[in-house]
Amino acid sequence: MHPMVKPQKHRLLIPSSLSPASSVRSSRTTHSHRQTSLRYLHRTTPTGTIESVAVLGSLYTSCMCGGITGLSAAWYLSKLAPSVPVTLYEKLDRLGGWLHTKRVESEDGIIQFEQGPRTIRPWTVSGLVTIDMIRQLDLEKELILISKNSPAAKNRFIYFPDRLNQLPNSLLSVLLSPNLPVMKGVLSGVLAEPFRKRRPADLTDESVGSFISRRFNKALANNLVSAGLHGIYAGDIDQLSAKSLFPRFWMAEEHGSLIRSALSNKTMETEGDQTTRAELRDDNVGICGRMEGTSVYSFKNGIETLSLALARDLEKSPNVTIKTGAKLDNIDYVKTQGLPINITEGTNKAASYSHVISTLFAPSLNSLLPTPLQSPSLASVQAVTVLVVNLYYRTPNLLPVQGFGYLIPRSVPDSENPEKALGVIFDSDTTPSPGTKVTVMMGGHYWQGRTSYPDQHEAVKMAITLLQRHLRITETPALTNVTLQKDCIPQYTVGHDERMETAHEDLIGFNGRLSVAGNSYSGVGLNDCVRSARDVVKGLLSGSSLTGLDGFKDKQWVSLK
Ligand SMILES: Cc1cc2nc3c(=O)[nH]c(=O)nc-3n(C[C@H](O)[C@H](O)[C@H](O)COP(=O)(O)OP(=O)(O)OC[C@H]3O[C@@H](n4cnc5c(N)ncnc54)[C@H](O)[C@@H]3O)c2cc1C
Ligand SMILES: C=Cc1c2[nH]c(c1C)Cc1[nH]c(c(CCC(=O)O)c1C)Cc1[nH]c(c(C)c1CCC(=O)O)Cc1[nH]c(c(C)c1C=C)C2
Repeated sequence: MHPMVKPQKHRLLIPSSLSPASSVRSSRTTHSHRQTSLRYLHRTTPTGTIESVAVLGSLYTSCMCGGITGLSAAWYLSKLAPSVPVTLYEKLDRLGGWLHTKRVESEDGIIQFEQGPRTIRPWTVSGLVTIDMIRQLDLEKELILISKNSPAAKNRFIYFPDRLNQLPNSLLSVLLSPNLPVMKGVLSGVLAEPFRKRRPADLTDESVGSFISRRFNKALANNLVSAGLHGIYAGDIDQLSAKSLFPRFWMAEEHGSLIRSALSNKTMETEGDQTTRAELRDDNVGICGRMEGTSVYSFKNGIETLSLALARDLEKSPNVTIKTGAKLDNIDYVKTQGLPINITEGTNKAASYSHVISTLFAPSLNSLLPTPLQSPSLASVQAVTVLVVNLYYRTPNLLPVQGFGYLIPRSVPDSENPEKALGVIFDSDTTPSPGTKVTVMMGGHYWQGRTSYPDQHEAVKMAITLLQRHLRITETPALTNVTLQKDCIPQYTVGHDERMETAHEDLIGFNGRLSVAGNSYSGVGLNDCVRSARDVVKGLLSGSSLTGLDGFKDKQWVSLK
């Protein structure tokens, strides 16, 4: 029987949360951290009690990482199982991770630069989970809401082939914009889709590029969809999985046309989504009412408001210990001894835990596991590196247009994008600033396999040259900030769902004592991370989840009326 049927005494370890940027930035930071090793010793007590849980923040082989998931897992444990001792480990000296807001003194006062995430979507089911957390952390008054009617929400651009194309934001405007270069071929692709034949029954997954080209046409794939995936995964449509990224469309093809399914008023949700939506809807009537009409949101003092508030709340929890500067470097698993997990950190002092929730980057977790229990499926998750350049110009309204920013599809000629930029965010259109603030993101899949990257000086020069070419900005920026985000966005490549199902089976070898969560598995957005933390904790405490990847076993979709 699963040993987690009756959770009683727990001791929890939560190493996690985020750490600052690395290698290329306006000020280099190095961290000395002590080597530690994590021993996973399996214990099944007669009554199946949980004696402790270890939660690892995500381990990146190289420098740094986000870790909103680890902080969230600790926080949910401290709320749902307050009697359980929890230890949060963080390899670097800073809690907060990708949610890293950099504040720079300037003649115009403090200028805030986001080195990682900056906006959060409110209206998905996972978005409700984050909203519920924000309410419990009493952060409502810190919110900046970007209205659906604002230019930042309505105006999104794609640079193609040599100019900005403002994307239509209604079906009618699609019909009225046949001359927009990036829309060329879109209408014909959409009209043809309902008549495409279905995929062969034995096709279990395919790349987004192949799926979209097959259902619509290559123009739509290489221009619109390629740009869209640059803006979330920094990824390549010919590598990313259609089944993992567009599950509803993938499922819809089994019943016929994607367009017909998109136009039908039925939406499909997993059973988990349905349960979560129902649970959270009633508890958050007030904040949801306030956020009505919001497209995306952030915080007055930057996105790290959320991670810092979690850390503060955890500090107040009597059973939570936060350890920074403690890097864990291996997990020994001694199945026969049936003892709790042993953690050694720094001085090699062992500490015992009976459960581990890992929010590490999947390959990093895998490298921690004892060889016989390693999972090639965990090792298979790749990630891309993004070079983030923040620029601040003292002149306000320097941009030729207002909006969220623009994305650059892979179909743009090299002459227009030698910097291999993915997109540019118009930060001053989403969060207030005296002058003009933008963020240029470069690299991603274009730099797969690279071992050397532009240095700080080169990065600034690339960004300035790109903005000059694309937006005719000739002013010299007053402030710049460069961050090389190594292996920062996991790539759900073709076959991802099947590999995660296999990883689930591999992790069962730990008999429910090792669970996983974080952006390696079922969503790279901040909401997905918070949701995965909540789900894995509830699954652990209720005994309903063995590994955190249980959901990959035959997803239950429910068509809503
Ligand atoms: C440039 C960029 C822009 C983004 N923009 C957005 C956006 O606008 N909206 C959005 O929703 N999402 C955005 N994201 C995605 C989102 O920010 C991340 O997916 C998420 O923060 C990842 O968090 P995680 O907790 O899943 O895992 P991870 O970030 O991988 O957690 C890792 C933690 O574990 C710690 N750790 C590592 N090794 C060890 C060890 N040996 N021992 C102990 N601890 C260890 C690390 O230091 C770190 O703190 C963006 C991401 C990037 C990179
Ligand atoms: C140009 C590169 C990138 C930009 N943002 C990211 C990259 C790699 C990373 C990223 N941005 C968002 C997410 C979370 C998505 C989710 O599932 O919630 C991630 C991982 C948020 C996001 N990205 C875009 C929008 C409009 C949003 C916020 C609201 C939403 O999710 O709808 C598209 C987009 N990203 C970038 C630009 C310039 C852009 C559109 C113009 C930057």
